Amino acid sequence: MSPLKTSFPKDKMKIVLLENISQSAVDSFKKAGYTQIEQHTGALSGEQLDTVLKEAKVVCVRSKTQLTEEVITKAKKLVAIGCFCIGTNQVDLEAANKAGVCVFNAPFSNTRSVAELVIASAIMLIRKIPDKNRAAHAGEWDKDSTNAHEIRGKRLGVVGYGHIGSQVSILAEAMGLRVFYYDVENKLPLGNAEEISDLKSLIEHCDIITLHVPGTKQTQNLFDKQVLNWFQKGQLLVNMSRGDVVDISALKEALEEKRISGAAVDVFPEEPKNKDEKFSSPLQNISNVILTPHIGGSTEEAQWNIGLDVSSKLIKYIENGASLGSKSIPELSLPKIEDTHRILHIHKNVSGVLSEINSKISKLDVNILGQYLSTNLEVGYVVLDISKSDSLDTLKEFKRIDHTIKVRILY
Ligand SMILES: NC(=O)C1=CN([C@@H]2O[C@H](COP(=O)(O)OP(=O)(O)OC[C@H]3O[C@@H](n4cnc5c(N)ncnc54)[C@H](O)[C@@H]3O)[C@@H](O)[C@H]2O)C=CC1
Ligand SMILES: O=C(O)C(=O)COP(=O)(O)O
Repeated sequence: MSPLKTSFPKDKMKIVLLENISQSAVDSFKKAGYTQIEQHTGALSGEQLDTVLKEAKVVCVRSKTQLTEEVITKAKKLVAIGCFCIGTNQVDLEAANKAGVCVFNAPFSNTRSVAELVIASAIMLIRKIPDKNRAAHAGEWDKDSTNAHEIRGKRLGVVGYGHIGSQVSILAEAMGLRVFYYDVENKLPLGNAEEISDLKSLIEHCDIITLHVPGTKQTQNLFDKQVLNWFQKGQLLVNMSRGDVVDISALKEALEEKRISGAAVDVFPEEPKNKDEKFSSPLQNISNVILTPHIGGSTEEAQWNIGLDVSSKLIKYIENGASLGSKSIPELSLPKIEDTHRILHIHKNVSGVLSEINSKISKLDVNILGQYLSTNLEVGYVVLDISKSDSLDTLKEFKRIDHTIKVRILY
């Protein structure tokens, strides 16, 4: 009889953490028995990234590391990617799906941190603090109240009323702002917020505009020259979403022309990969502009919670196969493995694969105790719980099935 095939041993599973991911994630992996943990403080790219990922089963990134189709294709052993942040635009999700690599993110752990910074930035801008702060550091005493206002009673326009936008809305109302929002989806207004159905009207209607859309093809340059030309009343702009959502040179022009009287920008089309790289932006040294180094979600609270959230999803996927929350392969919520073998089969979503899997199973001396299937356009994910049997020499068998992308066996 052939020996039992089991899942890959934990102590041989290389987990790579880039971009200074929280210790809480490292602790979780270690507690779960993973010992091959490699940590890097910054983002990597090119050959360095390829080399680090060669043997990796799991890679953990934040917003900076670009996991392109080329990188994913080269990382042949990769089973899962953890985005320890909200955005997943740095990962080619389609390529990950096709490669059978499960991608998780942390959809809400840093939302409060961003929302707080948005409110803080709005107050700083409306009081002209960037200039007054600069002047005070230079020994000047600028106590003038001209054009400095309270935010109470002002109109806040939220573009993208998702997890962050809606939290900003709640905090803003508590500060006495009136909130309006524009979203491409139909969203439940929280508190007294009111929906405005087109972007132009929202911009024309509000004093402060804050952006909370994801980085997608559709949102790229959403605030282009034409949209920035709609700002006419010395309004304020906050961008904590993604750098390429706003045309930076058009924003610079609008700020210099004082059509936009202040901006807080946390995200940039080009951002340094680590501390040692120099940061430069056309927005540097413009009056009433706050520039922050992509720190909307950078609080100890947020990072700690993200570390726990994403590491637990990755561990569950490795050890149980559950892909709930996946941004790439189909989602499956699975019961615990109790005295069974679990076969995880990711394949191209073409006809005939399932019947071949079932035909393989029928030739084994086992009972099927559970069968789960989820598909998307490109990929099918089938999970089979079967009774334990010494004759289980299935890994090779299942790998031979046409259109197979990845197979794992858990026990
Ligand atoms: N600066 C930072 O450190 C951080 C930045 N972010 C960025 O904020 C983004 C938003 O985060 P969440 O609110 O959690 O995402 P979410 O997915 O909960 O909400 C995004 C909202 O934008 C809407 N939307 C999409 N396209 C749109 C368009 N063209 N016009 C108007 N609305 C549109 C969606 O329907 C959704 O309601 C993230 O994708 C990420 O890029 C997130 C966390 C930290
Ligand atoms: O959560 C997000 O999408 C962010 O932009 C935060 O990115 P970071 O983890 O700070 O690189």
